Amino acid sequence: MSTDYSNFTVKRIGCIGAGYVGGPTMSMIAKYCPHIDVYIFDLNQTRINAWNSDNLPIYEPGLDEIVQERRGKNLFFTTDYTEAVIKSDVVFLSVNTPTKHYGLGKGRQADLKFIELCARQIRDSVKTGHKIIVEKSTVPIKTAMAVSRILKTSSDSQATFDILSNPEFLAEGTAVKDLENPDRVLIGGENPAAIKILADVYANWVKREQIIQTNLWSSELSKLVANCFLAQRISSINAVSAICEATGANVNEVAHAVGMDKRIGSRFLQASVGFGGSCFQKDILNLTYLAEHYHLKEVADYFYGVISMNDWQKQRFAQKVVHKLFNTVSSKKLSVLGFAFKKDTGDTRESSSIFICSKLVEERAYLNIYDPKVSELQIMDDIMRVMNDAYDGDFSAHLDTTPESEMVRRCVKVIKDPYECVKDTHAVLIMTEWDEFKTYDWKKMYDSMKKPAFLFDGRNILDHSKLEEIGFDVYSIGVAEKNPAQW
Ligand SMILES: NC(=O)c1ccc[n+]([C@@H]2O[C@H](COP(=O)([O-])OP(=O)(O)OC[C@H]3O[C@@H](n4cnc5c(N)ncnc54)[C@H](O)[C@@H]3O)[C@@H](O)[C@H]2O)c1
Ligand SMILES: O=c1ccn([C@@H]2O[C@H](COP(=O)(O)OP(=O)(O)O[C@H]3O[C@H](CO)[C@@H](O)[C@H](O)[C@H]3O)[C@@H](O)[C@H]2O)c(=O)[nH]1
Repeated sequence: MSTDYSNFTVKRIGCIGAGYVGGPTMSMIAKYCPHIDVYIFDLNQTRINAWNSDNLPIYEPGLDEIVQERRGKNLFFTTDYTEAVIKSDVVFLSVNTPTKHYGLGKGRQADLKFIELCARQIRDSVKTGHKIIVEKSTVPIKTAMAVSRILKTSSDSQATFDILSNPEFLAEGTAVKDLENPDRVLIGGENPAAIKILADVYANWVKREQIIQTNLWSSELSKLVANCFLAQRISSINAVSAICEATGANVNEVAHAVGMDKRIGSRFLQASVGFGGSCFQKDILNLTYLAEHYHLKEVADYFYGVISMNDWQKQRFAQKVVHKLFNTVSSKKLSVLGFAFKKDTGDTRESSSIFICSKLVEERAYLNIYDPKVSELQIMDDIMRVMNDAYDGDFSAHLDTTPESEMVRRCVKVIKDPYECVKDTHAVLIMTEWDEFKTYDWKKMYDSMKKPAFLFDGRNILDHSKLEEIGFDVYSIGVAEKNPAQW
């Protein structure tokens, strides 16, 4: 029987998981709903401390101002479960759902242990009243069913729950903009009254016609499909970039011409060194695993091609660097500009830089790395993890002393000044599309480099003819080489 919501008012919203999604999403609700108290809970005390400090745990343009404005008024970051969850009317689950790195489904399936743990904790701690539980994390279809089953299995509880799916579509680096002005807010659920409660929260700043309602499974699936389609566009244009390099076409011109067709659209057609980030690969793997589970091998293979193309693009870039530097980078010094997976974030998860740097270290190159927002610790940790074939977050003490880690320490330097980073190197590799790279004095950089000075623009963001005038040997994605037969 559906719960009667006529006397249900949302006075407090809780969120489990104070990460890249939980933090910004809840801050936005606090901003536009001053009548609602918003509590964000995390097990990680260091992360909560950072949210309560002047140095937030994530870099996101515009977020500091919102947090500073609302924190302590109606926005609270806490490790107090009672305040954040037990006392809340609506509880968002915004925990990580990484790809499983063990057992059945290893490397493919989404690991739902954090979601399941949240459901069990809620069941065991909430004994009375009614709550709306909102799946904010990206999950496989039918996860809401698992959450619901767990919540219903308490023998000593009067509590009742409605489960909603409300996937998040924000992109890092533009989270504030995306949350303020979303293309759509998607709410999936079985009880229209519960959906209305959540829709009313968003309606404080999002137009009603942009708040769409579906059944639970469509909502869960739509999130995975959206990411597959976005990533597919990047892999498509990257595949085209290889044809351009082989034929003399220019990928920027092709993308422009193709994107002007309104049916295709111009966004997400920027050829690159490959997509990164914590979502695309994970969610495609998640969808292909689901497809296989439903015996839809052709569907799985179709979407898996998006990842294969992305892997090939990264590999192709690393190989080109080696090839153009006279087939060896051994003992050569290369400068890497950009380590984050995209601009305006300090996040490096699945960044193409990690893969390419590790390949170049394997080739015995020395790397100077500069990124405006990523710490030295993070960069070293990421490269060591990949070279040790260790999964995300698994950088335990024993890996610190492996030959691979020793090699990374010997070959990689993280440098805080871009001019120092480039000085005395044989080549510059542009790995992230940071705007500041366009403003550098490239003549000064060129003068400080070894000659011939190479520049590989993995994002096609610089003015290549100007760089060539200065004297650089420039290689970009999807543009044919001027003298392909020569070195
Ligand atoms: N990062 C993005 O841009 C983005 C965008 C849309 C959707 N998503 C999805 O949102 C979800 C969260 O992603 P994220 O990037 O914010 O992850 P994250 O790793 O930054 O944050 C997750 C947080 O959850 C906490 N946590 C895990 N289990 C917990 C528990 N039982 N109790 C309390 N805290 C717990 C972790 O300590 C961590 O701080 C994922 O499913 C992801 O796919 C991410
Ligand atoms: O034309 C493009 C656009 C993007 N990228 C790369 O693709 C990756 C992902 O970029 P983006 O999608 O902007 O950032 P994310 O934060 O990963 O956001 C994606 O993943 C989120 C998590 O699921 C979703 O919520 C967002 O809607 C979806 O865009 C980055 O490495 C970009 O550099 C390209 O190479 N070319």
